[in-house]
Amino acid sequence: MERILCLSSFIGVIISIFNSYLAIFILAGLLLFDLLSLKPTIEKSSTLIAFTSFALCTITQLGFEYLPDSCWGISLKLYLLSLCIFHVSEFLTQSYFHPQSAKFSTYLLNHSREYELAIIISFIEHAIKLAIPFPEMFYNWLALCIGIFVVVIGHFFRIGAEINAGSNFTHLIQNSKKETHTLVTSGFYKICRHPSYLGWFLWSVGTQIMLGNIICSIGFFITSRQFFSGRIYYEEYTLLEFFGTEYLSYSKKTSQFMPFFDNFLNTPKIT
Ligand SMILES: C[S@@+](CC[C@H](N)C(=O)[O-])C[C@H]1O[C@@H](n2cnc3c(N)ncnc32)[C@H](O)[C@@H]1O
Repeated sequence: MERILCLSSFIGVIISIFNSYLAIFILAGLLLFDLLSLKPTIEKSSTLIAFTSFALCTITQLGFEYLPDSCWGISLKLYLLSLCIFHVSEFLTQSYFHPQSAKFSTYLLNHSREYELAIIISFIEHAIKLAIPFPEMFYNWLALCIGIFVVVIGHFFRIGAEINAGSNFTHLIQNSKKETHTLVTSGFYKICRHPSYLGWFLWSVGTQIMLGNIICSIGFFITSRQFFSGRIYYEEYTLLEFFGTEYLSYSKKTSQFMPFFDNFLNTPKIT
């Protein structure tokens, strides 16, 4: 049953790519399945899951179809694509490793008011620049290329780390150790102790550089750094409780967050 939810997200992506009337029948079929299986909450509805990835992919496609091929248009198209990749991949990886807890919020679309606000402000800053004289001052190809580079690395770290950690990775920080929880120290986790957070950080700042959003680039940099400082501080405290000396010796060998910049976050170092 849980696998159907994971599959629903895939179905949403596929039907938006092939974009045919079949989509209506498939979504209607999922709705029927939901009604027959009497799901207790809307959060766990396969129709909602399929519709969400369908909507994210369709908005991206519309962007690619109707936005111009100028610098601002391309940066906006890529921003939509990047948001779509981020949220759909969050759902797909997490529902694959934790099918029993897959639900609408696994897309992380509604994970905090601050995040929603930040995304809205980024669109507003992008739009305001169009209304002022000489918008080309802000939309430039160099920023676009640097942004794309940072965003690609961000996606690579975020998705790679989630797959690397497998079932040990959960969106919510675990307060008590599960029997199956093991310490991951290889692959991405050899580069730094928090590769998925590093990926998220690079992705969020990279998207704003890509858009040429000066205010949001600085704002996202400061707020994400602040957010991950607090989160990592607490997470490392729990990991020390779970794994003790194993975590201590891992932290001695591996950078905390940004490789080569050990003091990037204001989090106390474990030694
Ligand atoms: C949202 S994930 C973030 C993982 C990690 N901080 C990162 O950035 O890739 C949070 C969960 O991952 C677990 N976790 C973090 N680092 C881990 C590691 N090296 N091995 C196993 N589990 C880990 C924590 O216990 C927590 O419940």
